[in-house]
Amino acid sequence: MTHPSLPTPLVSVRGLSKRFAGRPVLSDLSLDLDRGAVTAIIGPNGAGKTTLNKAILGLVRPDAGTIRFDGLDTAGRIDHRASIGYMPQLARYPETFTGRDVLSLLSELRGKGPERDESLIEAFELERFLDQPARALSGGQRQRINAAAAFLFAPQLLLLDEPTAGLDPVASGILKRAIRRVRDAGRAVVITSHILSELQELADTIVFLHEGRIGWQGAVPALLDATGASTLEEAIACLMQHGTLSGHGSVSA
Ligand SMILES: Nc1ncnc2c1ncn2[C@@H]1O[C@H](COP(=O)(O)OP(=O)(O)OP(=O)(O)O)[C@@H](O)[C@H]1O
Repeated sequence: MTHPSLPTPLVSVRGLSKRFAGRPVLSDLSLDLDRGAVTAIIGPNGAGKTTLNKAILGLVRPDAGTIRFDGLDTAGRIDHRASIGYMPQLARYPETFTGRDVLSLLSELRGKGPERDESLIEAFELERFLDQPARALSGGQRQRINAAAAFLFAPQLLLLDEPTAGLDPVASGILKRAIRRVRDAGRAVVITSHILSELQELADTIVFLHEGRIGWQGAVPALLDATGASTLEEAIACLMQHGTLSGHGSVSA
C-alpha cells in the first residue's frame, strides 16, 4: 500500500555489493523501500538480510553501490541514522542496565526530538519491569523493551530484525498493530523474519534474498500469482528450492 502523494522511495539501494573475507555476501542488490509500505526481507540463514539492514544503517560499509536515504547519498554520513528505529535480532547492553537506563540513554543520544511515540511502553506495560536489570528479565521482556526503543523516536524507517521472536501471542499482536499504524502514517517498515504467516499478514512487498542476490521482489499477490501458491509459506518454499523464479520472467514484479 504505497501513498500516491509520496512517490519517491524513502530508501533507494542501487548496485550494493559487500564481501567479507573475500566472500560475496551481497551482490549487486537494487531495491527501494517505500513510504507507507511494509517490506519483508526473506531468505535462508546466511543470505545477507542482516548485512543489508546494517548497510542501510551505515554499520557496514559497502564495497560498491549507493544507498540513498530521503534522496541523499548516505556514503560517509551517519546523520540519517537518527531517522531509523532499529530493532536488532539480539540487542546487547550491559546486564546491569535496566530498561529505563536503555531508554534514557537513547533519549540522551538523540537529544530533544520533535516527536516521540511512547505507545508501546504503555501497550507492553513496560513500567512493571522497567527498573529491573537486564539479567533479571525474560527474553520476551527484553524484546518488548527493544521494540519500544525502536519505535520511541517516531522514525521515518523502522528496521525490525525478527521482531516477534520470543514474544507471546498477546505481545505479538500489540507489535503487529503498532507496525500497521506506523505504515498507515506513511512511514517505511522493513521486517526480517522467518515467520512467514506473520509476514503474509503484514507485508506489502517481498524481497527474497538468496546467496546475497535478489531472487525475487514484488508485491505479495504477484508472488502468489507467479508461484501458483496460496500462501506465502508455499511461495517461499518454491523460491528456496530454486533460488529464483526463472521461467516466470523477471526477478522483479
Ligand atoms: N562482520 C562479519 N564478518 C565476516 N562475515 C560476516 C560478518 N557479518 C556477516 N558475515 C557473514 O555474511 C553472511 C550473511 O550474514 P547475515 O547475518 O547478513 O545473514 P542473514 O540472512 O541475516 O542470516 P540469518 O537468517 O541466519 O540471520 C554469513 O555467511 C555471515 O557469516
